[in-house]
Amino acid sequence: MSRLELEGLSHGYGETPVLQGLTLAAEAGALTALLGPSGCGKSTALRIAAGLLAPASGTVRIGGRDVTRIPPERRGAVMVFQSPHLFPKMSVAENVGFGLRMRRRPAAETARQVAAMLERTGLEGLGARRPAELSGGQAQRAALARALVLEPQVLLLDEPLSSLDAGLRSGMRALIRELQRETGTTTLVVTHDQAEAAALASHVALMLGGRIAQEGPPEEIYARPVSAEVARFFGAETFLPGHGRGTSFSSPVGPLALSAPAIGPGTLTIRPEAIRPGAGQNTLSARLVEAEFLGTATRLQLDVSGTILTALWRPAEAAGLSPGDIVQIHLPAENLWRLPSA
Ligand SMILES: Nc1ncnc2c1ncn2[C@@H]1O[C@H](COP(=O)(O)OP(=O)(O)OP(=O)(O)O)[C@@H](O)[C@H]1O
Repeated sequence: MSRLELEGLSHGYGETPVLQGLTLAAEAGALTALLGPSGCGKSTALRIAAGLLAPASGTVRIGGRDVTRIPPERRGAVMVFQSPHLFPKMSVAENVGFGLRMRRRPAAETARQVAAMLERTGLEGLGARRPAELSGGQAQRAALARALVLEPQVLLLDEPLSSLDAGLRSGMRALIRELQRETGTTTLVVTHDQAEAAALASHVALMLGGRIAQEGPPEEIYARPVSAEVARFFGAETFLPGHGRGTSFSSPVGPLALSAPAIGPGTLTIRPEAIRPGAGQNTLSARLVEAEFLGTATRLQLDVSGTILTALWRPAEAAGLSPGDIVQIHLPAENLWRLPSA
């Protein structure tokens, strides 16, 4: 098991800087998610880790060894791309065994390893097929099998679920988690989807503006974002600027009780699902501007003294409400988070 470290990586295409001092570690034997908006440079970082791209500056280390200038095939990192990139003229089994050919092992041993990996990825019986005869989900599993059969020190997955439809995604997600746990391979998975990152990994690194804006367990980033940008990326829409006076905070919606003292100017944020219907701590009277039924939840825009708060309620909680209605809501103090850098 080897730790992957990216340290101070900078890279750009032409005049446009993409990575600007990116520092990130994927712990040995763990699954880490690198999360960020589309186009922020996640694939660029992964390609540098794999050795497919040389950084303008910075260092890549695997198991403590500086591999920045080591070619891809000798660094112990294997990358799985967004689309499977299988060789069309080879069978699935030949594709999966392709990387093992360099190792000059007895053919019988290679065949046994390939068969075991096909079975492990749910592709038993499909080894003789051509890639064109596989479904999208099966092809993606074959790409994963081809990488894992090499027993890499580090597995790099670039948006492994993005080419699959919603129904196949949860199965592939479970397979990635299971295989990672079983093999203990240090894994860095790239995604632009915060829910997917949270479902896959216990450690998430959020990349904004070419560097890591915050990292930690997803629950912690949700509840305690370090900036408004991080909070927004994780779905927060309500920001209340104001002034702290101990456990009371003066805000545009009136004085709010806090669970921890705050002194001086700042901004509070609250997650949409934390704004609750009815009376409780920090009860406010709001006018419903809009209710949008999303299937499993209803998203409400609520006007309190000219400030719009966004709430997410269970559809039953919002049933019968119409725009213009006056509703009572409350903001539990424990869910009001004061941004450290507003
Ligand atoms: N070979 C290239 N030449 C020029 N620009 C590039 C090249 N590869 C990527 N870019 C640009 O660099 C930026 C970062 O791209 P990258 O693919 O690393 O981002 P990403 O976060 O992985 O995006 P996505 O989630 O959409 O795949 C984008 O603006 C992209 O258009």
